[in-house]
Amino acid sequence: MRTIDDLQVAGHRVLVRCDLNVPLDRTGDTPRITDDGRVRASLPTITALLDRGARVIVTSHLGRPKGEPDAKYSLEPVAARLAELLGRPVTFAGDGSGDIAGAHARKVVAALGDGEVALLENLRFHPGETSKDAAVRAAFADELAALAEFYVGDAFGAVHRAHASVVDVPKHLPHAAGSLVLAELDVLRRLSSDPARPYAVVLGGSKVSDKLGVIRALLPKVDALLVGGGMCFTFLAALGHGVGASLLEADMIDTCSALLAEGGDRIVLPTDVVVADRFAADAATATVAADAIPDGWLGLDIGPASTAAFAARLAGAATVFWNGPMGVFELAPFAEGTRGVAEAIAAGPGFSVVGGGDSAAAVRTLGIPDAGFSHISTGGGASLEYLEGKALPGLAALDV
Ligand SMILES: Nc1ncnc2c1ncn2[C@@H]1O[C@H](COP(=O)(O)OP(=O)(O)OP(=O)(O)O)[C@@H](O)[C@H]1O
Ligand SMILES: O=C(O)[C@H](O)COP(=O)(O)O
Repeated sequence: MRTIDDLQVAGHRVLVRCDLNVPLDRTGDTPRITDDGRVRASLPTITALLDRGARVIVTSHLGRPKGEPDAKYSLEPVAARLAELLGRPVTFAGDGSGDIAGAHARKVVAALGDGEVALLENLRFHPGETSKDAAVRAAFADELAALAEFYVGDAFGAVHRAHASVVDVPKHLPHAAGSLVLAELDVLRRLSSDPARPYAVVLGGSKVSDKLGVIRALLPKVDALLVGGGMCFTFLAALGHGVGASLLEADMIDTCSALLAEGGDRIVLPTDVVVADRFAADAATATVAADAIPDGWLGLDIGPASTAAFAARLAGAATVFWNGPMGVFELAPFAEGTRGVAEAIAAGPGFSVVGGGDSAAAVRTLGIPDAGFSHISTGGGASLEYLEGKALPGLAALDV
């Protein structure tokens, strides 16, 4: 494995694959980044390369455009934020086309001096980035590789994607793993191998089916698995409770029953739920027992008794991993479960890791200081797949 210390980058062009996939608020005249955590987390590698006199070409995806330009997903606002945080100009290489690494980008890159930086437009404007056809991906990777003399992989949040910029470009250039990737891996290794006990995992978010793999993999290793968020209702249904109009993945009920049988009292479900008559901030709300959700009502947060019970389990944990909000934290009446759990983790003495784009955004938008957590991961799916024990193509490509 090579790190950026092993590359002689002074005076050379270095393509750095970052994950600058940040949440944007598009309600105003110009898009606003609501959580710049991923941009901040990318700074150490970019700064280190610039300080060594490299000519840095940063590249990333944003959202899921469909292989063609879509102004809504332009990285231009991210270029502006990156420049502010770096304290130096960032040339944005987008020209409104899907020709991400074509003539315009080549011109921008050729004009870079030592210690200067450019950001390419959203990689997913080009069909080659995510193509399942290896030849199509390879052709795009050739174009990207032609822009630079070195490649640094630092997009931890995208290492579970076998995309051109993640797995194909490093085949063509001398490459190294960036410091964010290495820092994230250190933390995940610590969670995977012999975590200090008691080890508590908190899972929430919207879909059980997305997190089944990680539940299965973690169940034998944890002392408590606390389940909240939209996914808890499929577990409550597996216990035979009615869940009203709450999120339910009916085809997962049997699987949840099997997990409950296997996990026994290590799986902790909410005992009360905040319900609403519709999905809106000004809906009528009530707190009800988890086995008494009225027909037609939606469970949108765990209730105060559940939050207190989860907090009590977390207070005694020596290791905590949290992925997925406990409720619809974006709407104030349903943010308290997430806030309570986040505060309990932050106040606890143990080694605590937050993984997942929405969970990290929740921590910051609820104003809970980052300092309360040992690590806030930039990877959602990537962290979960690592903890599931899956091989991550972006790590293999960097020989880590
Ligand atoms: N009870 C609920 N009903 C419906 N949606 C819910 C509920 N609880 C939480 N959510 C929603 O789940 C979403 C987050 O789920 P997700 O599984 O994507 O989380 P994550 O893993 O932290 O994020 P990411 O996948 O971006 O890394 C939030 O937008 C939140 O509003
Ligand atoms: O947000 C993420 O988890 C990463 O940026 C990967 O994005 P993707 O799920 O759209 O590939």
